[in-house]
Amino acid sequence: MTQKVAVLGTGKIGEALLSGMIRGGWAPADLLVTARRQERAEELRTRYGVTPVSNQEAAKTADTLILTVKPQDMGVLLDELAPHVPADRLVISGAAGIPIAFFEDRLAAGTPVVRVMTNTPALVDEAMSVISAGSHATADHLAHAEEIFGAVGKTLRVPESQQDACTALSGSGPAYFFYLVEAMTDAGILLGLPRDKAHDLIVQSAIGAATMLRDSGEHPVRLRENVTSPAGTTINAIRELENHGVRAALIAALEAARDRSRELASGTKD
Ligand SMILES: NC(=O)C1=CN([C@@H]2O[C@H](COP(=O)(O)OP(=O)(O)OC[C@H]3O[C@@H](n4cnc5c(N)ncnc54)[C@H](O)[C@@H]3O)[C@@H](O)[C@H]2O)C=CC1
Ligand SMILES: O=C(O)[C@@H]1CCC=N1
Repeated sequence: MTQKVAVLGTGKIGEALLSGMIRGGWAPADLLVTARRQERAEELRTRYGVTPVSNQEAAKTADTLILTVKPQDMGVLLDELAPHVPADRLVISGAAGIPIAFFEDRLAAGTPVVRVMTNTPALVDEAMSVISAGSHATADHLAHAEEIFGAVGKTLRVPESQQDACTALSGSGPAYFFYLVEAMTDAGILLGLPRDKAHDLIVQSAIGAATMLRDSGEHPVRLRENVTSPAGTTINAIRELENHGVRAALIAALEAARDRSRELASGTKD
C-alpha cells in the first residue's frame, strides 16, 4: 500500500524537506502539503506537483504527518489536528524545543510521535537531523523517520534529553558558519580586497576545511596545527581570537541557544 506523507506548515524547513524527498525518489502524488495562505499552497503545487490540502484533510488521509510550523504555532495546529488523527498514524515534529510529551498529551492515546531536529543544509542534501522516539514509537517508526530525513542528509538517533543541545549545535549551527563567513569577508575588505573576492576566498576555504574535517579522519586540533607555522601568520590570528575570547563566546552562545530551546518547551512562549 502506498504510504502518504503530509508536510504541515510548509515554510523554509518544510519545503527543504519536501524538495529533498522528491529528489530522493518520493512520488509527488504521495505527498500532501498544508500552508496557511492559499497562494503559498498553489506555489508548492506548481513547484513540486504535490497536493495542497487542509490540516484536517492531511490528518485524516496521511499515514505520516510531519509538523513544521514554528514552536509558537504548534499548540494551535495540534488543537486543530488532534480530533482527526487516527492513533495508528506517525506524527513527526520538526520544531525546536517542544517535547514529545506535548504531542502525546494532546493526540489520541498511543499515537506514535518522533521528534526531529534538522537544519537548512537539507536544501543541498547535507542536513544533520537528530531523531528521538516517543513512548509509542517503534523501531519501524524510527526507521521510517530516518528514511524521510535521510533523503536530505545524515541522521543520528539521540535520547530526547539531548535534543535541546543538538538544536543549539546542529539546528542553529549553519547560522554560526554563515556569521563567521560574513565577519571574515568584512576582514577581507578591511585588508583591501573587493567584497566578491573576499567572499569567494572565504567560502572556498570553508568548503576545503569542512571537507578535511569530514574526510581526513584527523582531529580538528591537528588540522589547525598543520596550518599554524612557527613564527608564522596564523598564530598571530589565533592569539587575537584567544585575546577576544572567541572560544568562550562560542560556548556561551550555544548555551544560550540551548536555554532558548528549553524555554520554548511549553510551545506558548513568544
Ligand atoms: N529554520 C531553521 O533553520 C530550522 C527550523 N526548525 C524548526 O522548523 C520549524 C519551522 O521553521 P521555519 O521553516 O524556519 O519557519 P517558517 O516560518 O518558514 O515556516 C513555518 C510555516 O508554517 C506555516 N503555518 C503556521 N501555522 C500554520 C497552520 N496552523 N497551518 C498551516 N501552516 C501553518 C507558516 O505560515 C509558515 O509558512 C520550527 O518549528 C523550527 O523550530 C528546525 C531546524 C532548523
Ligand atoms: O532559530 C530557531 O529557532 C530554529 C531552530 C533551529 C534553527 N532555527
